[in-house]
Amino acid sequence: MLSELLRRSVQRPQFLLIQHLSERLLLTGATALYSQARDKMTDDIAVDAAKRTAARTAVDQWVTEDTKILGIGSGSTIVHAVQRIAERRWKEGELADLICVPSSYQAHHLILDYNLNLGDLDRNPNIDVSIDGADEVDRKMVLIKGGGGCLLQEKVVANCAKHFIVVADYTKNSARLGEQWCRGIPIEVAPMAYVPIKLQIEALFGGEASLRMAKVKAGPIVTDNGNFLMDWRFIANREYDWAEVNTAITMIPGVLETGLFVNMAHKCYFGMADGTVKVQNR
Ligand SMILES: O=C[C@H](O)[C@H](O)[C@H](O)COP(=O)(O)O
Repeated sequence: MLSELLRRSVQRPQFLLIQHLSERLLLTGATALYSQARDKMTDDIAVDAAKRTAARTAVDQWVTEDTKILGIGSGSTIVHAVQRIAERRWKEGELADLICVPSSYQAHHLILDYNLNLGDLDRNPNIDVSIDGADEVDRKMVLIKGGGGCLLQEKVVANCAKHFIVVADYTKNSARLGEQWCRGIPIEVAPMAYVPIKLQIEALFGGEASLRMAKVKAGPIVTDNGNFLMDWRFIANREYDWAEVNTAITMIPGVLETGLFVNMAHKCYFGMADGTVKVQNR
């Protein structure tokens, strides 16, 4: 009886239409999801290729047999730079005496993994060239750094370098800060001071500063130096004097360093979507 009812209802045209539409809908949804995933993967591949081209070009132009001490930045772009240095060291027989000074735990291990000479600022405080990535670069070459949690040691190492060279992909190349990077300016702070620091930054410059929370650890991110990180989302479209902002925030007790790098970068190499490299000078 029941099966007879079912058989009849499935044969009704309305049922067949609904079934057909549902199948179409599912198919369209799945196709859209698939296209989104494919486009995202294509973008990721293009961005990574751009990082690689920028990093390799900068290494080949700035790391020569005269370079004795090299600062190594952090992030995903710098991996390509270290790979190129290792290729020249181990395949092409160059740069045997090059000493690499790391700017993070990640950089330290990259240098060791590629069997390069590991240095430190105690023995190598005068760096010839430092190469590092950036989260965003504006038209005056002010940088936002620290998106990956490293900024304090990076700034110290960059400051010890005669030439500080930035390598990045085309998504980091902006006219104004905040145009493409929407996660704010990272600020490394002493853990006990983050609430007063947040309130003071917001009172001074507006926007909102929040503690960066860890993804696979309960609680906040802890930096390589045992501190907390705040991300200050400044007011978009407001004209900030970044040198002034950087000085004012750095003066707040408990602030260890900001991810604003003002007047530090010497040249910036952007890998572009078309495979070329754009070089920006300060
Ligand atoms: O904290 C991370 C560093 O400042 C990186 O240099 C910056 O986030 C850029 O990283 P990536 O090369 O992965 O874009």
